[in-house]
Amino acid sequence: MFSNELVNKFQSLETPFYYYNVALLKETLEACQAASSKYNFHVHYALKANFDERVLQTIRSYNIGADCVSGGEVKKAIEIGFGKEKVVFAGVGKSDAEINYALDQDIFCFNVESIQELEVINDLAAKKGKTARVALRINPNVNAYTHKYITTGLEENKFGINQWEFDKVVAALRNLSNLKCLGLHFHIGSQITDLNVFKSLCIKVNEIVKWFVDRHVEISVINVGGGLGVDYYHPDTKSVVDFETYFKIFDSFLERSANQEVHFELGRALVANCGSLISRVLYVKNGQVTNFAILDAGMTELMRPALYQAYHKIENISKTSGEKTKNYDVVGPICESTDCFAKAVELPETQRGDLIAIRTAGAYGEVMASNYNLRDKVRVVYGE
Ligand SMILES: Cc1ncc(COP(=O)(O)O)c(C=O)c1O
Ligand SMILES: N[C@@H](CCCC[NH3+])C(=O)O
Repeated sequence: MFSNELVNKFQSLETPFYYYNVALLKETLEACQAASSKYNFHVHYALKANFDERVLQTIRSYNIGADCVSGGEVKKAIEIGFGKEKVVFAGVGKSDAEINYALDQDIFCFNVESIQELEVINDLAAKKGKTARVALRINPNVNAYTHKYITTGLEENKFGINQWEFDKVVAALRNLSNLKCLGLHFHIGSQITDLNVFKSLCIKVNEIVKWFVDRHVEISVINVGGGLGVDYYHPDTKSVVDFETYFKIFDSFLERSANQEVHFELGRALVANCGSLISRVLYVKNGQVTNFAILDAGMTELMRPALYQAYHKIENISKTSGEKTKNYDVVGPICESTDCFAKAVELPETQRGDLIAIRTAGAYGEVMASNYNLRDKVRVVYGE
């Protein structure tokens, strides 16, 4: 929901731009912190969801850790001021240079995705005379019931160490003297809206933790990843995610002893709702089959609809509700037929110059933008 005052302000700005509502981001962070601290859970923010400077600074000020997936993200997290002792580094393809950098920074933990990676980190740590703290990223083969492109915890996915390799991992750890194993890491997918999935994850994690503990592998950290979904359909009424219910599930179903910490890596749930992509209608084409509203933003600014057929609520914020409506395919200017935000969207009759808001775009929006078609870098505007 945008006030008239805000729409008037937008009217004078060059489009397209991402609008980040910093007050809503803070409200979300406060809700997350209030719910997680009840159970003594440790939360890391997954930088991949949004690494805008102001967004990161706001998140950092809540004393949250950082979950990174590249050397660049580790560097950014540290520069912004996330404590090194709260930085975790995951990813199936860490390069030697990235590992060396993270070793030099003494980050909290590498989430390691294969036996070969354990060996490489051990060798690189040995060359520096260091001990690397690691958690084993396990592929638990738990279905996240989300879009198949953003499912990560099934055997067919490239992520993590599979169950049939566990014996070999235990043997490897015994020989790799420059590693200290802190525990286990899991992340089964993103935009998970069926919370029963997390219950199933807990049950599987309990079994796996027990398996390792029985074999005398110390498990002091259980990192259950991220994946908590948001409601893309109700950006105004459900603007803050229900963290309370989410964390309660882990408190109820995850078995942990007094010496075990539980860690989370939330991305989308923290930042999706605070962002909207604001765009202008360049042209309206009324056709016999379809009407098109052609925007000055496209898949280069927000790729999710083209990539995953993702739904984002679209509003014509220049018009008031109650006006006569029409259906439009809302498309961008990019030279691709998949450059379509949504088909047959009911909007008030739309004209050149109208402002269009594409909601819930704070996660995996700006960060996935590209300059395909030699597009300009998308601008950013903040609201308090
Ligand atoms: C290892 C890991 N942790 C955390 C996240 C954050 O996920 P989400 O934004 O769904 O919370 C991701 C992304 O899917 C990930 O790959
Ligand atoms: N980029 C995805 C999520 C992938 C999360 C990272 N593994 C999205 O837009 O929904």
